Amino acid sequence: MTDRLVDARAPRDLHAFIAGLPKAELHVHHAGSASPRIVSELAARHPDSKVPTDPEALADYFTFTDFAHFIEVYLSVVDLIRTPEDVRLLTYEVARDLARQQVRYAELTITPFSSTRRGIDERAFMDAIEDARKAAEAEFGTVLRWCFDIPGEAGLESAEETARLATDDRLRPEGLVSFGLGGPEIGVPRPQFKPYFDRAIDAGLHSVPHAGETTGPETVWDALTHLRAERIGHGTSSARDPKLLAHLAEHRIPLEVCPTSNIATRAVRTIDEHPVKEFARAGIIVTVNSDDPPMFGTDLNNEYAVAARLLDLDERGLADLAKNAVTASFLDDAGKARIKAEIDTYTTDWLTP
Ligand SMILES: O=C(O)c1cccc(C(=O)CC[C@H]2O[C@@H](n3cnc4c(=O)[nH]cnc43)[C@H](O)[C@@H]2O)c1
Ligand SMILES: [Zn+2]
Repeated sequence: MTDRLVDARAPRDLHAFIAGLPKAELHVHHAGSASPRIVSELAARHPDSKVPTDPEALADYFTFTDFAHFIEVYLSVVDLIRTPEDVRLLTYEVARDLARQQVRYAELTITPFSSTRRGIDERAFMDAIEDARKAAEAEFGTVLRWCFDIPGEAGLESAEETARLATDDRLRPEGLVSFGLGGPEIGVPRPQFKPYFDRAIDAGLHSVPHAGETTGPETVWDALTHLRAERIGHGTSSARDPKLLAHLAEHRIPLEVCPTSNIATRAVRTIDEHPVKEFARAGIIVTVNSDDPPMFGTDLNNEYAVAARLLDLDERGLADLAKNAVTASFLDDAGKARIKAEIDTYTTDWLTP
């Protein structure tokens, strides 16, 4: 995958600044982070898979006609994850890719239902992600936390299973901090998931559903009202509703913006039409994220470069953007202060002649 889907066109120095900037990633999917290297390794273990392993064929395979096509391809990658050892390998290697980009903290969205329904033992699944989390923190210094999401299109059975896995004290992994809702939005109304979010919130988890990615601002309102969302995944269509923009700003509900993803799934027509500028202008806490980076031919560094161009940011603006993600994260106060101090030191050193 050599060509970028979205040309960031940031000056060379800004790319170098971004590459070294300590960052937090709040919206990135587990299976959607499988790089060509990881896909090849998993495909070698399971040669019956239809997912190509050659990087050029994979780039073609990861070209989507619309959101439904994206989910179809996404699930073919999910089909490659068949054993607890596959889960561990994927998680550990994803952490390595994040660490290479100076990501100090990441909340990784995992869909446990997709694994348990494919026959992976639930206990072994939890052990695999936790084992990888601890190894990644010790070896790469990157702190991982989990968001368990309901794959909405799979129905209430998947909601029940996800809520059970997230709230059962005997299963619930130590790294779990939040509860989400992913997959297609069209024909999958948010309010039906209220009881499952209520259970997760009662168990101490934060609410972070996707909303307004492929449907209108009413879905974002539903996520706020019925699912008590503390952050919104994407929230792209919020730009069409000035009252919603004001509400998100006033209540400090951050948006997890994923610019290249929105182009790749055709949720937004062109990058210059992306509403991130409107979000920033409205005073919303904007965070920039990579969603399913290898599938969209991007990574977090490239998303920062795209944001720099769209929002006309210099080094200090980029540092503020990185601090937004830390502020919006579910890290404890000491952890937030540590990463923010690191961002400040890095930026000052960079700008000092
Ligand atoms: O796993 C299954 O068997 C299954 C059955 C029916 C439906 C589904 C899904 O809809 C899974 C969707 C899956 O997509 C993930 N994802 C990744 N990127 C995005 C995104 O940008 N927007 C929404 N969802 C996304 C999500 O985490 C779900 O797990 C699965
Ligand atoms: Zn997503």
